[in-house]
Amino acid sequence: MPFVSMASTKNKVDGSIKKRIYDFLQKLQVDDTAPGLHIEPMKEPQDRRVRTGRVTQEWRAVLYKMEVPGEDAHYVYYGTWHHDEAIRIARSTVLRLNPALGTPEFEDRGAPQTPQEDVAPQQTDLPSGPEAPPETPPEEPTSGESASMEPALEGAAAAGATTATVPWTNALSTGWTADALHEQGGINPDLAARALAATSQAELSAVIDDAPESQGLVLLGLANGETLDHVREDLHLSPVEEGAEFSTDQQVVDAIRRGSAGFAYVGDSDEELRTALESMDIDRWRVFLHPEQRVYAEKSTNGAYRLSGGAGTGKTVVLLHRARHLHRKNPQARILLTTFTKTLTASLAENLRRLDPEISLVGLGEPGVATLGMDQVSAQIVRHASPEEVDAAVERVLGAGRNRLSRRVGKTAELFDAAVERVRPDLPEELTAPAFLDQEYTTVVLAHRITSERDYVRVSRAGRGTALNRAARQQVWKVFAQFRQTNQLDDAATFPELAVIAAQILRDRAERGEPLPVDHVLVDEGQDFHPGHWMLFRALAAEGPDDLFIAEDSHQRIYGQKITLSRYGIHVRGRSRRLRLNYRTTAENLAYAVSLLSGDTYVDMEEEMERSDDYRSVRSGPAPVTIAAADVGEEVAAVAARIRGWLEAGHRSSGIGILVRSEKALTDVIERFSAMELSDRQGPVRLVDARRAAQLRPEEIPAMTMHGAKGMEFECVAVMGVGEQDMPARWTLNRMPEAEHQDVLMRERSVLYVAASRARDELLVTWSGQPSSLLPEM
Ligand SMILES: Nc1ncnc2c1ncn2[C@@H]1O[C@H](COP(=O)(O)OP(=O)(O)OP(=O)(O)O)[C@@H](O)[C@H]1O
Repeated sequence: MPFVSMASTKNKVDGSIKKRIYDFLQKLQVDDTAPGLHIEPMKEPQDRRVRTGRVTQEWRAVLYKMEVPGEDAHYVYYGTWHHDEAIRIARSTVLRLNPALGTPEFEDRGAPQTPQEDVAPQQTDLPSGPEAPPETPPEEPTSGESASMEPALEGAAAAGATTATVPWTNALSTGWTADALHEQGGINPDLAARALAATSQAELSAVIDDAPESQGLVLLGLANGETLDHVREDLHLSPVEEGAEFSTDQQVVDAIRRGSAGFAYVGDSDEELRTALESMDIDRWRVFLHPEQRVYAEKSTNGAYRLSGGAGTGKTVVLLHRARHLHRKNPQARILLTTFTKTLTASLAENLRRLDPEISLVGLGEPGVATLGMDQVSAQIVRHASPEEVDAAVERVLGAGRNRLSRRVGKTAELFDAAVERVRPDLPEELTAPAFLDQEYTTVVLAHRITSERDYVRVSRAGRGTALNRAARQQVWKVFAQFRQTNQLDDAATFPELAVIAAQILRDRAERGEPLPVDHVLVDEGQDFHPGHWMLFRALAAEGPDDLFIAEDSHQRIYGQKITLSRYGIHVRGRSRRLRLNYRTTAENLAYAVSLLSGDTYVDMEEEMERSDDYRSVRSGPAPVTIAAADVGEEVAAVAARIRGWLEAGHRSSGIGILVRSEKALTDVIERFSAMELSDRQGPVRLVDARRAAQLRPEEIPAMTMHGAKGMEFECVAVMGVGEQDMPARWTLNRMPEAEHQDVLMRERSVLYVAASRARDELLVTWSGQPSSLLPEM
């Protein structure tokens, strides 16, 4: 049976033709000699391997037939066009390996010398006369992918609106010539010249858009000042030895199978064919991975692996593909795919189904992929353990006499306050702040499974900002003892306690040589998990190949404390990589979001400095807009005006996200917006709390806190209330010891970075009064 590969071309066709293309390719996969397909060679083409095939009477597919010794024929599908256009393209286009990059690409060499009528005589079933096929309909830009360069000020209130442009320099102009770009970098001469002349991100993006995918990615890296060797390594490119055998069918097919950018090997799978065709327009991530993404999705790792990367670099996409890869490799494998919040866990399950409806989504410990939040995982392990196992684990973690756990408590701040009230420790006020006590309890007491004052006064508190002498520790312990006693009376445990207990149950089982529930753990949003979770991750699967794969971004840590993986027995030295190409947002929004991080130094999970200066994006769009309003009323009016503009421009309500810092601000904003008139062509539109709407209605615009927006994305985002009164949020610093302030401020900065990096196309940042000190000076 013939194999098929797909090229991700910009050739767009409407839905009804797409269905016919699918039928055509499906038949081709079964038998390329079937008469209805009309697979025909061209007369005197630029590439002898080119074929056209009959999709409908008017539409022709252009394909390249590769003959690989010992295999059935292999067709590379280029695209489908109206008959005449297809013939023109087929005659003039060559599929070849780019010698400098080793990747396949299509090259238009212009019409051959022979007249056009000389096309193969079989192409005669075209209607003639007045019934001739219509012109190819102009491509309709989808609202979400608009790359308008217009300043985004239209519709915003005049008050204090500014475009927030970050300076851009074209690093190509220093050190590269058009000849060198062509000969060493594999860039077509005309593209090389245009790229060198680019004076703005938008101009460069236009060149990249016109380039074959691998060439575009090379240009992007070089324009960001990277060396060619580095770019090649990133993209897994190696030049081809040019010679007699250059660009053989075998070489081209091998390059596609290896995962060249812009190509997908479908083989003889009907399902993959369907997904690949669907993904041409939407959800390209399902098929067309960046070469690096593919490597990390399919890599066999000899132990725990850490994949970091800025917001929108496709970490979640890699995890989804990795889950599928591991599942296909061994359908009996028990895979856990987990992340920090319930909403994101649900979205992982949904996307996994989109990626591959055949994946078995199962419960914890069953063969297949379980998508569960870690609090669910802890609860299930404890619930299904024997009473003896629970007793032993609780005693080890919380101390003797604490063996019943019938309830969970979430409001730890209130419990710490009550414990302080009760024991009245002899401590300065800032050491009794619930946030400080909570961190101390989770990162020191639970992480070391401390059950007595004696152990607490001796334990190493490395990494904690605030020093505590022996007397202070004794006082703090009194609070912890009271906290535990209250929970004991209620038969309750907090979620962090439960995670450590679950980890202990599994450790005890491993020591007894009993099986563990999971073979492969895949973690998303790793930066936000607390020590109890890390203990549980380590305990869930036995150490070994592909045991633990962690996707994380230290810049997005908005909960909890910074952690060092090795403290929890997770060793990733030499097995740590970083993604840098942003797929979500435009280069302009990305530059703005990254500029929010510049006031701090971030350290990753291996205690190395985290970079933020080398992220890049292929897309370009309007510069972000900031609006300084006199008061909240004016701010809301300005945002409402902008929303109207977005709706008028064709954005769907659900493609707009309104983000604020606090729950209180959320309620306030929703109430204020209820008095504003917002409407699109369909009628009135209103703001709703995203959590209350399981499924957004067409007239609803989701609003949420910046924390709630974690992992999400919208075409247009308004980040509101970024004034000095509101960010950093005062309560986060309240009563906190001075030594913790820097970490608190870093988290606030990260909250803003998370918020700003949710925007795909347009970003608006607003405040009333003075701007937050966290905002960059533009
Ligand atoms: N290879 C790809 N081709 C096209 N789009 C992609 C690709 N990889 C990722 N994307 C898209 O980029 C966006 C961001 O991807 P994803 O959510 O995986 O990034 P992330 O690194 O997990 O982001 P965050 O850290 O902000 O949660 C999504 O819309 C995703 O579909």
